[in-house]
Amino acid sequence: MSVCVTLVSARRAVAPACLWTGWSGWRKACAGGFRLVPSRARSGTRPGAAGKLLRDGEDRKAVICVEGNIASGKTTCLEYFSKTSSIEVLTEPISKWRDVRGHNPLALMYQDPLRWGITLQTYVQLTMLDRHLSAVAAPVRMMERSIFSAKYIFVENLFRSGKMPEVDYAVLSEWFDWITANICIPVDLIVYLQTSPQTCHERLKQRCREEEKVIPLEYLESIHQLYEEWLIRRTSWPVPAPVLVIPADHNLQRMLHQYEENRAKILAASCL
Ligand SMILES: Nc1ncnc2c1ncn2[C@@H]1O[C@H](COP(=O)(O)OP(=O)(O)O)[C@@H](O)[C@H]1O
Ligand SMILES: Cc1cn([C@H]2C[C@H](O)[C@@H](COP(=O)(O)O)O2)c(=O)[nH]c1=O
Repeated sequence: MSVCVTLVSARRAVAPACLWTGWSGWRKACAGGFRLVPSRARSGTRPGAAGKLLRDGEDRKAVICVEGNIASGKTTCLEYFSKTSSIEVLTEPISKWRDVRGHNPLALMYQDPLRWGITLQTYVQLTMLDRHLSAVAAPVRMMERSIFSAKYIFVENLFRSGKMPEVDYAVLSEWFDWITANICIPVDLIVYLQTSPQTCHERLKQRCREEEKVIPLEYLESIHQLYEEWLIRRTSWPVPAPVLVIPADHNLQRMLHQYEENRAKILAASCL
């Protein structure tokens, strides 16, 4: 069976470097498994890492982010690869987004995005950063989405659709810019599960997550367009790693076959 897969070349984002001076909290963080990459570092470390905070040993591990629309099959893909002993899988921290000290910011956002979008997206940004910075236990880490898609896709969608006030967007953007300028967030490969919004709508209805019952097809179409602009047309935001595009409208059996066919390419991220 032949399947169509595209590997799009890298265009690494190099954020401005910053030197850390005299902030005791960060010094403690450096002592606890993080280090500051010297500002003149050129080789032997990750591109764009100079002057940033980096988790120790992180430059020897591969990080692969699985991206795609809501219900495109990301979790199913991660489940498949979790059976490989050299791969550690990190799913999205959605249980946290549904329950932070007894509150459900995901549900609130879907009920009233104008009021609660900033609340959810601030927490998504924090929990995604926490995921990126957690110690890697295996040679290869596959994680669901990234701090980049949370900002470039979901925050952007709320703002562009008039469902996030400009001041909320500005504050979230300031946070995001600070984080990416000062903390090294390594990504070696993006696996983009490319689906039609219609497929996702069908799968979403089948999955039947309570908070998502209000999602119309148009919402998935907007998310799809933003993903295509970012990862395929490359007209919106910097892409932090090479992109492997896997068409993902197929049935489960064919998807698993495609994952197997792409195993070598995916694991090759650890040699980049
Ligand atoms: N290739 C596929 N064909 C049909 N249904 C699928 C396929 N992949 C996943 N699903 C189902 O679609 C729903 C969404 O899949 P999931 O992996 O949770 O997506 P995501 O993590 O991207 O939101 C789930 O009910 C899952 O069982
Ligand atoms: C990253 C991110 C996610 N969400 C929402 C979108 C969906 O309802 C869930 C994630 O579900 P998936 O099946 O894993 O795609 O969370 C959001 O509103 N904002 C975000 O930044």
